[in-house]
Amino acid sequence: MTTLLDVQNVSKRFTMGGIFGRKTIDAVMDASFSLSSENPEIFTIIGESGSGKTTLARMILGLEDPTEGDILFRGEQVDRHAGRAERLKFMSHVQPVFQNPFEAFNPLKQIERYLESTARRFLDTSDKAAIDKAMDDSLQKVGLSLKEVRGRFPHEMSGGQLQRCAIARALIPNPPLLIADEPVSMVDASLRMSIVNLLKSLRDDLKVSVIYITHDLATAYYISNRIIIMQRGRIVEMGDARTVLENPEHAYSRLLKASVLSTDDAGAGKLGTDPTMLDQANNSVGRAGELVARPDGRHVRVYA
Ligand SMILES: Nc1ncnc2c1ncn2[C@@H]1O[C@H](COP(=O)(O)OP(=O)(O)OP(=O)(O)O)[C@@H](O)[C@H]1O
Repeated sequence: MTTLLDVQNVSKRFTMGGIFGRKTIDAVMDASFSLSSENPEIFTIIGESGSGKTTLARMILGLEDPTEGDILFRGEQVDRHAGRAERLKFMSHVQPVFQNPFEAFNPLKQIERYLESTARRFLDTSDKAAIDKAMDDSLQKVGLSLKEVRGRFPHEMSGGQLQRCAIARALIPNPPLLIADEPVSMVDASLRMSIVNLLKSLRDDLKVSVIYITHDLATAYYISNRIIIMQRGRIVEMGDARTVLENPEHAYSRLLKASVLSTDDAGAGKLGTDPTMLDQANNSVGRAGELVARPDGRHVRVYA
């Protein structure tokens, strides 16, 4: 089995302020996991706001340097400072999909212009027929076509359609890995599942692995193969998504699950948390503990 992505003991510390009043934030602490080339999967990173999900994603994309640890893509170090050609090669393998499709596209620019410039860059051609074909192929993969998109501006599409276009743009270089940071949170609830199903079909039909970053337990449960749960920069639980979400073991994972209102509880206006759960979860904040690997592949952080 060959490794597609290897995240090895990665940490990120941000330092802010001047000599007086310097402040540090440990956004990510000692994160390790790997994805294989042979088994495309949806690998989900879940956790509350500020738990370090985006920072981890930015490091994988080579947009941020780790303070410690290594990130290897197909055995090569992800290097933010690599030359243009190297960077382009890396970006043809690892593509981002961002949260807000309306921010990803300039409102004054036709959508096809984005697709066109991406195709021109990655295909390294100015042949119009080849560029049109690459754009149409990518749009077909997300259930659209160049004919439907041609001449349209971002505001002429729904959030769901625009997110499809953003995913089509990311697919132009045929990357084996997509990093999707909250790709459905800005999309209308009614269209969300179509994007989630699209990610699923990219994995199943096109063999693309997806790192799916979300707050949303329901979609995570529905599409993920494996999951990591992050609390304040630390992975507290990791493993098969269904196993972890059906039976979370770390106090924070249990709190996260209990905080999702069932329709019954929502009707009754109550959360399914017991009062000690929050205390137990808070108790782990700031404590390193140890992420213990089990024989069944599940990892749970434990404290002495
Ligand atoms: N460039 C930066 N400079 C300083 N601190 C930062 C920077 N980027 C992130 N942080 C801090 O690092 C921590 C983790 O942030 P991050 O955005 O990775 O979390 P997140 O889990 O993605 O949150 P959200 O779900 O709200 O996007 C936060 O405390 C954040 O304020």
